[in-house]
Amino acid sequence: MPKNYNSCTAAMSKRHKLLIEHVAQVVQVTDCGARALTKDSMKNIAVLQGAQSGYSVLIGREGTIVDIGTSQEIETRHSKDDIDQVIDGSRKCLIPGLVDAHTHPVWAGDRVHEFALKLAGATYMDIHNMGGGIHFTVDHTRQADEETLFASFSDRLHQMIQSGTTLVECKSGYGLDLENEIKMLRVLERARRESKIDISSTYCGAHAVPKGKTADEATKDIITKQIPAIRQQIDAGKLHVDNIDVFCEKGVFDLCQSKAILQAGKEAHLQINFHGEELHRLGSAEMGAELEAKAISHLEEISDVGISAMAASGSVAVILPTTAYNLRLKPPPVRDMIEAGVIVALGSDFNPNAYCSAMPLVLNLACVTLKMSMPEALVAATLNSAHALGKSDLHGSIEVGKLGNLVLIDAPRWEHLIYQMGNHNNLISTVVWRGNVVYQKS
Ligand SMILES: N=CN[C@@H](CCC(=O)O)C(=O)O
Ligand SMILES: [Zn+2]
Repeated sequence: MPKNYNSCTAAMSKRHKLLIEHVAQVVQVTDCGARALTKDSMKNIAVLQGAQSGYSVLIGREGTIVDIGTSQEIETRHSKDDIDQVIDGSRKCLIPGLVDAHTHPVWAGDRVHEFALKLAGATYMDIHNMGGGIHFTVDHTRQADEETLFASFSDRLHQMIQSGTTLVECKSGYGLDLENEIKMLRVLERARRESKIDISSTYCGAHAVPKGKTADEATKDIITKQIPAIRQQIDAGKLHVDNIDVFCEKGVFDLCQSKAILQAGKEAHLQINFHGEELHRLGSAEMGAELEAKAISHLEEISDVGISAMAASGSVAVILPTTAYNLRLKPPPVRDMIEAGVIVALGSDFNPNAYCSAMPLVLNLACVTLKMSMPEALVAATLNSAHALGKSDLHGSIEVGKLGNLVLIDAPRWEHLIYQMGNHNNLISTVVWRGNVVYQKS
């Protein structure tokens, strides 16, 4: 009996995991296998609507979408006896799981006291140069053990899931030395294996210059010690790391140091995905384009030349509206980027400086403060943000063959998720990850 138990349960499980039926609108985003959308194609997203019986999406045993059609069509093609779970989506809308392309979610010690300083007029760099900001978080994160970091990180991931995120990019970067960076990457690795959300993991050892080192010394330490040691852990199957990041900024890592670190990361087979042109224009957009960076974040200070370079290289611009809002920065020129053909994505930038992990709020800010249309913002927070992580083959749209990562919204039109600012917890009724219901509103 024990010997046959596994094969016996496998034989008993049904052919399909989940059917969501009678949905009023299925927002596919794209229906032709596009890996990213630019310019006008961001405005004309694929939406199924108007069928009397509504629409159905069927997710198979492996967690991928196996069929999409009117509910009538799906009923003729598949028997409900073959499906584990059926959800009635009447009068609701279905969108792809949201993809958050930029977060710093593993840390200890909040910075609410700094929020007060910033409200009183201190700048981000004033606080950083006084030893606060990232340094404050590094001190607290170094003192915390893995278990403590994992517990708070899990809570944060849970909040993200409830807000509709099904794939999130997560950075290290509050360790700044090999031991503590590996500690953070191990916390990310555990979450990658245990959590009900997909994670793209980023090594961000160059997030700040650690106290007691010059930027040149830190650059050398990262290139000669940290990157090779992390590569070794990856090769040994102990860690999975997707991307390398640097905070390329005046007073942090300059253009030359950033380029050397990113190149070393690329040689170690990590995707280049870094912070550039946030507070000062250093030409990091041009530098990233030259390295064929997968993505560059922030870009508040990008030049026209930088925009053209990114459009030509296909590097994704990851825009972070919460940071520009919190720090009262000049908004990044998103309209110019879209017109020039840059692939634009969105991220929450969740971190102790910008405490917001709710992508629906990010979408609202993107529309109001950056003048994006609602379809453009949705594309940026699904397909294009998945592309920024090199994952739009499986994420970011509702198409056959993609992962069954979906968000069911209790509203007659999907745009309510953006329009009803701050009300996403009432609007999101179900979140599905790989065909499993991972959040159900009570
Ligand atoms: N700008 C650099 N890094 C973060 C902030 C991290 C922090 O302040 O702790 C960002 O993307 O906004
Ligand atoms: Zn960041």
